[in-house]
Amino acid sequence: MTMSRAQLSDIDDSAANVETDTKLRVDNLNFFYGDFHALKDISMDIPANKVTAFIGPSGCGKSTLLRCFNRIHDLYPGLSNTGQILLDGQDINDPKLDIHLLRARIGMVFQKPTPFPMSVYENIAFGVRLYERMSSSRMAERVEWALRKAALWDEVKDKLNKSGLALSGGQQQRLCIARTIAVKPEVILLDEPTSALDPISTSAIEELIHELKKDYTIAIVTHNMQQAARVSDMTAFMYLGEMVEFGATEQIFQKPAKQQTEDYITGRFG
Ligand SMILES: Nc1ncnc2c1ncn2[C@@H]1O[C@H](COP(=O)(O)OP(=O)(O)OP(=O)(O)O)[C@@H](O)[C@H]1O
Repeated sequence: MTMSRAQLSDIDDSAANVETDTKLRVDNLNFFYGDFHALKDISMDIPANKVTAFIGPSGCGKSTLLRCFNRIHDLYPGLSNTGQILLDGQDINDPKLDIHLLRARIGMVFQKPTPFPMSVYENIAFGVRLYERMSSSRMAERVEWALRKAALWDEVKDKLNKSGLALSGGQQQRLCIARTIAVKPEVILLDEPTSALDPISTSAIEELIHELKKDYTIAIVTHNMQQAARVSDMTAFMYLGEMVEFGATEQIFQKPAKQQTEDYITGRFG
């Protein structure tokens, strides 16, 4: 059977789309804490403007992988890796790459809300000033923009000069998300962002994740299966440092290809 030119060009286009849609490519990544082999030959393509969830039992390497994405491990001695992580095709471990710019492009929010001990306003302006110079009126606009994006503005607009530490846990976590968004990253890494929060704050953050993926690529580590199923487009199941299965969330939850994935999702282990 021969294909028409239109059919051929469709194939070319879809192949091109797959390529351009990859925001982060992980290529045979191995990671070592001293001589402990924590990540084993991980390869995956994380698509742009989608939410990718990382699930798996405690200690399987989810946080280690997330931290590789913005080179947090650089801060500690004795750690090493082989393989590559490409951001838009560029090796993030390239010595020519400015680590501060990398961290502006790939922001991270941790499990425990970590506002700086300063005002709500300064929590956001502080990070922006590290990367950009702007007038105070433009900064005020940026702060408002980030707080609105993080669905926090209405709750804090009258307390901008109050300490960030005086907010509730859920508000603090949204402040940390606002702080991350304010520097306009391309990728947001969320390491169990709702594990310390009540159900109402959790659902506010889940809605926010849904909203944010229009503009950002999001990777989230979660222990909560329902959360992974609710918020993510893609799911990666890890076990003992290996990527057991990675695919569309619906497929992973409804028709996992590997027995280990099924056992974990149905609660038979982990
Ligand atoms: N700083 C470290 N030094 C040595 N080993 C470490 C260090 N941090 C993590 N590990 C080990 O690496 C492995 C992966 O840890 P990691 O925190 O990435 O797992 P995880 O899947 O995120 O776990 P959890 O769900 O409990 O947060 C574990 O065996 C852990 O003990």
